[in-house]
Formats: sequence, structure tokens, C-alpha cells
Amino acid sequence: MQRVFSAIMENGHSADFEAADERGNSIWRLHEGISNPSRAVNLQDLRRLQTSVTKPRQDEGVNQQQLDSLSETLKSTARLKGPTVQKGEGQASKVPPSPKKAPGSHHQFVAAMSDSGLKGTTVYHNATPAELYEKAMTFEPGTHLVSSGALATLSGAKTGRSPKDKRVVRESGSENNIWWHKGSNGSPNFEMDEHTFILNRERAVDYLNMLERLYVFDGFAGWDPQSRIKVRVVCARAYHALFMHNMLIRPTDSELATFGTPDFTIFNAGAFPVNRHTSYMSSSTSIDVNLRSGEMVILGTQYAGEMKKGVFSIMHYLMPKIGILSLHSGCNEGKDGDVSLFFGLSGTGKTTLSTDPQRPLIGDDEHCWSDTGVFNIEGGCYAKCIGLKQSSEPEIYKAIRFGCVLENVVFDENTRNVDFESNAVTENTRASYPIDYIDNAKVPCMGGHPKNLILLCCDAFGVLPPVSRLTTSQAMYHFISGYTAKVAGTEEGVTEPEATFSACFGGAFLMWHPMKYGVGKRIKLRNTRAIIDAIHSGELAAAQTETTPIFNLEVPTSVTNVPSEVLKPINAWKDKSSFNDTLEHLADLYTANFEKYASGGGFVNAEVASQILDAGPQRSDGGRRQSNGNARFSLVL
Ligand SMILES: Nc1ncnc2c1ncn2[C@@H]1O[C@H](COP(=O)(O)OP(=O)(O)OP(=O)(O)O)[C@@H](O)[C@H]1O
Ligand SMILES: O=C([O-])CC(=O)C(=O)O
Ligand SMILES: [Ca+2]
Ligand SMILES: [Mn+2]
Repeated sequence: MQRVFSAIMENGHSADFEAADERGNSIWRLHEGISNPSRAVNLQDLRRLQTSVTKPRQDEGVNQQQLDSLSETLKSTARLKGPTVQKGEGQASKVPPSPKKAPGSHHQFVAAMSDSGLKGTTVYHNATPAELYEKAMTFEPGTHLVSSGALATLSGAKTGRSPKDKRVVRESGSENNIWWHKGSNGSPNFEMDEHTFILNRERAVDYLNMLERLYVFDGFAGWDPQSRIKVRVVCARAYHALFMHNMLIRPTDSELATFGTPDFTIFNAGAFPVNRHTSYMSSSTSIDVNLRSGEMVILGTQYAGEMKKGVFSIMHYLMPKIGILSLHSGCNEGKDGDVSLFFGLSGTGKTTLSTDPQRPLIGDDEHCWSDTGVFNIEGGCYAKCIGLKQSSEPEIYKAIRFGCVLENVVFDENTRNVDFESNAVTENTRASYPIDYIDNAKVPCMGGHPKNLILLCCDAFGVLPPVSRLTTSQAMYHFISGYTAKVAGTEEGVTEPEATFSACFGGAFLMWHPMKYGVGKRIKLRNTRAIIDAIHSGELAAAQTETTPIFNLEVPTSVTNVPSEVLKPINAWKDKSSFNDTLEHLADLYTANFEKYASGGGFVNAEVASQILDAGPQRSDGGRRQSNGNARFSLVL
């Protein structure tokens, strides 16, 4: 008996292996024959056969205009014009044509002679996830394929956002509209001047121009065609391009071909630090927004969340200007088209709870509410994945597949299985995936006016009931207050849950004054889900309620599938009098925090402001609480 195997050798010849079993011995012989079954004569040839073009590259045939636009984006003041931009593989070494010398222009001559002026740049423009995978795995250390097909990567030294390093340019066009950081007013908008912005922009652009290869992603923010904006992301890492491919709304081929000039451009030079001698800089990180030029510069952090929240900040500025409310919320829709919004600070469950097999997902994090209804700003989701289990979050688990970016997770080197329990790199492990990776996503991501507004609050004090029904004024009061806890990891430096008031549950992203936008142990996820089901079924709207002291919250006396003792937090306290002290203390914090909004900030009149104020915590005898002015956070965990 004889078996013959053929193999193709690199030189194009074939080799036959013979195996004979005479007297039980196997004999292997090697022939080299020219009976070549291959259509290639060498490996290079073979590789050429491996691929074909069934569909032109999205950006092909399109167009000098696009190349010019990319070149314009990458222009620095060190060069006369933008770099010569080449798309695709390895053509960067072509020397760009030297610019025509304008008569009498000395500056042109100087710029053309600079080394950076001679350099061309290879740009991967709206490259596919597969291409970005390859580049990221080849060039970005710590980037690997895991067993589910997702791309696991490291974001470097920063594994959460850096809110203290976020700056907004003070310029005449927008300065009167911005809620500037001042003292302890809670505003996230630290100011910088235009000149300093230009210094940081130049630093970022020069850094990007010196690289061998760059990635650009052009996409949209906002599903409503009327108010969407065009966003361009220029970045050094393929991981960042894939992240924004997931998070922005992906353009169709023809939308890309006619994309034109972006409304907002992000320069992500995150691997490169700021120059700390530059004014305003307080660390090696700076995230700078310029509303006049429509640009954002990122230096000194590679955490991808900065980009998505940069887009959010811009929308938070532009949308209220045209009468559209922008919201840090998740959103889904019931069978009858009833829309729910889930507000909550980072890590409180917007993604987890808006992803619901019974309710099509409109979006998990950033929405706008206009006269016609709601629309998502993004094209993807960003889920926290610490402790993620297939059993409790099956839809998200399933989305962690090819195309998904996994940030800072730990995986087994051999099996490549992810250990979602591990916080070895950070508590803030994350998964980013296109929204259509969730089976029941509603695309386009738009819906009607919301029916239920759910304020998710993580109460580190453990005194607020797990669910209560709010009056309109109470909803306004609690929305503006934004009492919750910062969970560990999402912001640099937060390692324990930390009680905070984050206006509109997204204080870190507000651009206008909050009034412009609107007027222990964690509860088990399965209980929260049961409560949300009861909201959606209408059970809670009709439920019997009891009113709590001080906060006057209407708490249902029972909820299907939720143990009734869970509904009253006092049950979890051994020492009942310290429960009451803590409740009083929290009420003081609310009152002190609200003082800065009590006047309405010019956005609501005194009467409305006073109604909202009355919806806050009261004295036990029913009167309005006065701030004692010395409230301090002290945690009861
Ligand atoms: N009762 C609960 N309700 C909601 N989430 C819970 C609960 N208990 C634990 N969790 C966990 O909390 C995390 C919530 O993360 P999620 O991504 O949903 O936050 P988010 O509000 O979308 O925040 P961000 O704006 O930072 O993305 C998940 O890891 C989830 O498993
Ligand atoms: O921005 C991030 O890193 C994640 C997020 O959605 C948030 O913090 O609200
Ligand atoms: Ca999320
Ligand atoms: Mn968020």
C-alpha cells in the first residue's frame, strides 16, 4: 500500500512523499518533480493568486479631492503644504513634488526645504477591520487575537479618562456659552488659550507626520441626517482607528466618496506626551478642544474612550445650540414603540441595562432628544467588561467577536480565552463593538419621544431605595443633581466607589451650564433587571407606593420577582439610627451641591427654579432645607 502526498515547494517544484509499509517498516522517499500542480512559480506569485479584488477599496477611484483633504488635515506650520498622502501599502517613500515657488516668497522656500516637508505619508483611510487587525497585531505591542475573534489590546499607561487634563479653548465665538471651570463649580471645562492650542496641535501633527503609517477614519456622529456631523479621526494606532470605526456611524461607500471637509477632526497623538513647559499643562497629558476650528488634540493618553467622549462633548455643545437636548444615556424601545432612556454616570449600567433581548437597542451611551424624538449619536457600544458573564449578559458576551476591540483585558496565553474576572491591568476593562453586533439593535438608531426616563444611581451610602417614582419636578431636581457614585477605573485616580454629584449624570462632558440641559453593596443585576421589566410592563406606574421621609420618594410596596426587603434599604442596616444619620447627611450633601444651581443659571425662571428646589430633600418637618455650608463627603460603604 502506498500513499502519496504532494506539497508545493517554494521554488515552484513539487515534492512527492512516498510511504510504504513493507514488513511493517515505513519508508519515506522524497522526489522532486516538475509535475507542477501549482499555477504559480514562486511564493510571491502564489500570494498574488491568493487575493483578488471583488470590490474596489472603499476609497479607490475616489479621488484626488480626498487625498488633498487628508493632506490638508495633516498640514503643520513647519511645512509649506500638507504631506503627500499615499493610500495603502508601502508607497510612502515617493518624494512629493516640490511646490511651485511663488515669486518673492521667502517663507515658501524655507518651508519646502524642511525635512518634514520632504516626507510623504502612508495613510490607511477607512481601512476594514481585517486590515486594521493585521496592522495592530504587527505594529502595536500587546495586541493579540483572542479565542472569540476579538482584538485584545493595551491602552498603555492610562486605562481610564483623564478629566483633569481636558481643556477647552477660550475664544470669542463660544466663550459666553461655555460653563467654565471655576473654583469647585463642578465644570469639567478647564480653559486654555488659542495660542497654546496651536502649540499642542503642532506637536501632535508633527509627531503624526513623522510616523511611517497613519490611520484615518471618516464617519458621522448622530443618526439624524438633519443634525449629524462629519468627524475625522487621525491616529497613530490601528487599534484607535478600529475603535472609532466601531463607535462612529460608518459611512456608506458613496457617503465616503463625497465626505468633503469634516466638521470635527480629532488628532490622536496619544503615545506622545505634551511639552510640560507649555502654558496650562499640569501633567504629560492634555486633551484639548477648539470649538472655533472644530478640532481636538490628544497628547499623552492612548485610552480610546477620550475620542468617543470628545465627540460627545462637541455634540453637547452643538446640539443644545439648535434646540436639541444631548444626553448621557442608553436607550431602547419596546414592542409598541415605547422608548426608554437610561441615564447614569459611567459604570452605572447604561450599556448593561439598555441591552435587553425584549427591547430593541437604540444606543447605549450618547443620545439626542429633538422635537421629533430621540437619536443615537454613535454607531457602536462601549461595555464595561469586568466580571462579564455569558449567563448574566449574553448579548454583550456574544458581541465580543471578530471586529470587537477589547481593551486591557487579561487572557490565557495558550488558550487565548479571556479572563473577564481579572483586573490585573485595570478595573476598567472595556469592549467596543458595532451596534449591529447586538442581535436586536434598531438600525437606523432612532426612536420616538421617550415614555420612561430611568435615572440610574449608584448610591454608595446605601440609603436610597432601589426604585422610586419621581414627579416631574423631582425628576428635574435629581437629573440636575446627578447624585451617584464614580465607580473604580473609568477616570484616572478613582479606585473605590466615590460618592459624587455629576450634573445630568454626565458632568464630565457638559459644555453649557447644567440648567441648559433640562430642566454598600450593589443591587444584584437580576433584581435591577426585574425592576426595569416592571417599569416597562406598566406594573410600577400602577403600583401602590409609600413615600420615604426627607427625600419624598414614592417607593412601590412590591415588585414582581424582587424580594420585598430589597425595596427598603433600611433593611440592610443593622444600626437603624446610623441609617437615619446617613440619610440626613446625604440630604445635606444634596442641598449643598444644589446651591450652585438654585438660581437657575439664567436658563430657567425663578419660579421654575424654586419648584425644582422644592422637589429636593426636605427637613423632617416638611420645610425647605438650608445648606449648612460645611457638608463633606464621608463614605459609608
Ligand atoms: N445592578 C446592576 N445594574 C447594572 N449593572 C450592574 C449591576 N450590578 C453589576 N453591574 C455591572 O456594572 C457594569 C455596568 O457597566 P456599563 O458599561 O453598563 O456602564 P455604563 O453606564 O454604560 O457606563 P459608561 O458610560 O462608562 O460606559 C457592568 O459591568 C455590569 O455587569
Ligand atoms: O468614556 C469612557 O471612558 C466610558 C464612558 O462611556 C464614560 O466614562 O461615560
Ligand atoms: Ca457602557
Ligand atoms: Mn459613558
